[in-house]
Amino acid sequence: MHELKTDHDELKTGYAAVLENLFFSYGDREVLQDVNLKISHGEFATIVGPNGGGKTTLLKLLLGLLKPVKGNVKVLGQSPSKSRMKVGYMPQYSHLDVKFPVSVMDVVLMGRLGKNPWGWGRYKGEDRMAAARALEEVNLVQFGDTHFNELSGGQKQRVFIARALCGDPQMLLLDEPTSNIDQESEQSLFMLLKELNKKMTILLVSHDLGFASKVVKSVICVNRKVVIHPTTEMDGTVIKDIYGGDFRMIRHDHRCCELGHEQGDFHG
Ligand SMILES: Nc1ncnc2c1ncn2[C@@H]1O[C@H](COP(=O)(O)OP(=O)(O)OP(=O)(O)O)[C@@H](O)[C@H]1O
Repeated sequence: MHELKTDHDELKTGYAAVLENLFFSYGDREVLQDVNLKISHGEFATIVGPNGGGKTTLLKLLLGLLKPVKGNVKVLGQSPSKSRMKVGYMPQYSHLDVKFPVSVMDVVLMGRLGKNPWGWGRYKGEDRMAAARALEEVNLVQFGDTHFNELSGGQKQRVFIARALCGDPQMLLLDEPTSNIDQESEQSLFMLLKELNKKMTILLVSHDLGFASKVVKSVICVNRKVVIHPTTEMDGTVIKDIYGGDFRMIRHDHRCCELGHEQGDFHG
């Protein structure tokens, strides 16, 4: 008997994302070169690399906001433009004009804009329920009516994560979610992400490899070329020894350049 292949089967068998022989340039400037990368479902990877190495560009290709010059990208078994609604995205430097009077709930509901055709402010009950669920996930449910600007930096980051979660994504892409927050907020953010990773694939750009390595499964090094390393290749102590717990892009630049991507890069 022929069995229907469901989304669930796809989740069990396929990859969350596959990039093949991918090249990307802004005009004449080549930013990503011959990228071959397979991201498993349930992966929790941090994307590291020097400034301008192509990390944000890689996320935008996965989101379908940019198109490769050459090569292929598949996300959740589809082209990125088709899978876009199943991917939650927290852009770099997420911010809002503090003079604009929005509540926490308003910010989270923005994550539903792509899901409903009614437009800004015209949300349905199901949108509000999804937003309430997302706020619950990030432990901010009691702040729904609070003015967004009254929150701390760490709470604001959580609200942006809730906005990314509001569309019930299967994959979460976060661009430097730990920028501008203190160490304690960062720790609780990583604990939250660890929980979320039980049900979705997570890729995050982070400059803090020392801390991230305690919770992430893999490290994706992006410096024009892209290479994925399991974190088991570089345990926390080794990283701490090398980077003193304070990971700096300049060190990574030396270690993970085009000539230095072999196994054991991080072992010095
Ligand atoms: N819209 C654009 N037009 C032209 N060049 C761009 C554009 N966006 C990025 N670039 C260039 O592409 C390169 C890669 O940028 P990208 O933002 O992907 O790097 P990144 O690794 O995320 O850097 P950072 O760590 O500084 O955020 C950089 O040299 C950047 O100047």
